[in-house]
Amino acid sequence: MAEEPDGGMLSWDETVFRNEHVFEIDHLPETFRHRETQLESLKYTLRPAVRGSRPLNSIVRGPPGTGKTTAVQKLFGELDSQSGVRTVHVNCQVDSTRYAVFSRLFEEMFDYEPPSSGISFKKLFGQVADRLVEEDEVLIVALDDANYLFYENEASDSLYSLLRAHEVHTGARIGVIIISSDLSLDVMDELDTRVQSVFRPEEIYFPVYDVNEVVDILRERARRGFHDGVLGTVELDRIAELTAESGDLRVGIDLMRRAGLQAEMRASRTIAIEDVENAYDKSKYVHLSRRLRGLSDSEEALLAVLAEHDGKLAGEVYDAFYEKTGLGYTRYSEIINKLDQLGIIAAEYAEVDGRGRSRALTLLYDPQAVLDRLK
Ligand SMILES: Nc1ncnc2c1ncn2[C@@H]1O[C@H](COP(=O)(O)OP(=O)(O)OP(=O)(O)O)[C@@H](O)[C@H]1O
Repeated sequence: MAEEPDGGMLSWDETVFRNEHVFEIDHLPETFRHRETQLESLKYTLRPAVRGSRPLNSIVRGPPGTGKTTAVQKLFGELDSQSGVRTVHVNCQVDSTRYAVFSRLFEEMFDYEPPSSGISFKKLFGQVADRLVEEDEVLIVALDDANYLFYENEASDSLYSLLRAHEVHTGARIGVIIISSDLSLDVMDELDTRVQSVFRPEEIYFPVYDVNEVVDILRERARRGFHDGVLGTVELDRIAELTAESGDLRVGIDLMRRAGLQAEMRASRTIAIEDVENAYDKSKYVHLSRRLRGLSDSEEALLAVLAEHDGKLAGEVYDAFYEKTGLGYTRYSEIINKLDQLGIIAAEYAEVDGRGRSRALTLLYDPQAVLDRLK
């Protein structure tokens, strides 16, 4: 970079950011490259909807931060301009029961929430289905982070209701996209046989981006988000390298924003390697923050207890958990299983002297990092 009269220092009213919003976690990118095959496959499944028929169902699988949600949102954006098609994106981390899923559908279709006094599921379902028939619309439902429906044992019922709607309400046409980033979850295997026989999804896989693709995507984001010359090639390459460690593009996007803020803290106009390295201490936990986001109070309470008893046996941890919450062992075991499935802890059987086998509970993240991120 050319020598600047002020030594490259930022003045008070200057910033490295051209548009900081493009680094926000929910920003829908204008350019979406390296997912052409997946977009084509998804389009193929959804095409019948445009002709007024029921679309094919699909399962969109792949590790976190590989563009699954973005791909679906891009296509939903295009479909929303088509008459006779309605798309609804449900975040199952938030809406993790069949009732909650249908409440969300209701809200999207009627533009107001279902009565909070609570109506029966049958009634809620009936109103959603009737509305579809009345409006002559095909409904496409994306169940994002659908793994949460499985953790709560609500997946089969939810899908059953969605997929058999036309049997109860003639003319209701609904297609489902299941999005899951839990690769250990075998969706079909976990569903009841009554659902398996009607679901029959197309599988669309999103692999992690390789390091060249990460560079390409992040360069484009940097071009939109930073002023010219703020992020050099060496620094961009380092960000991409750190991103490729987990393969989650969110790490890279968060890292760029934090590195930009670090540079500003030094009143510098350019991001240095040290800014990237410092920022990574926080950005590497974006997964953790996301996983912790949807947890209930008792789930969080158990994590806080675990942070103090890392590596200890389940019985000992339970004693401390009970003291804190008064909850029973069954609920405790359910929470352990969920945290294990979420990849926040590992619960592994260990031999205990003279007492047979017991589960040892280990946090998969630094205990302090977990504590820092609890509400
Ligand atoms: N090809 C791409 N081009 C530009 N940005 C992308 C691309 N793929 C992903 N992103 C960005 O990366 C972030 C994560 O993407 P997205 O939420 O779509 O991933 P995901 O696979 O649904 O993740 P998860 O399974 O954790 O929900 C988003 O901010 C998105 O804008």
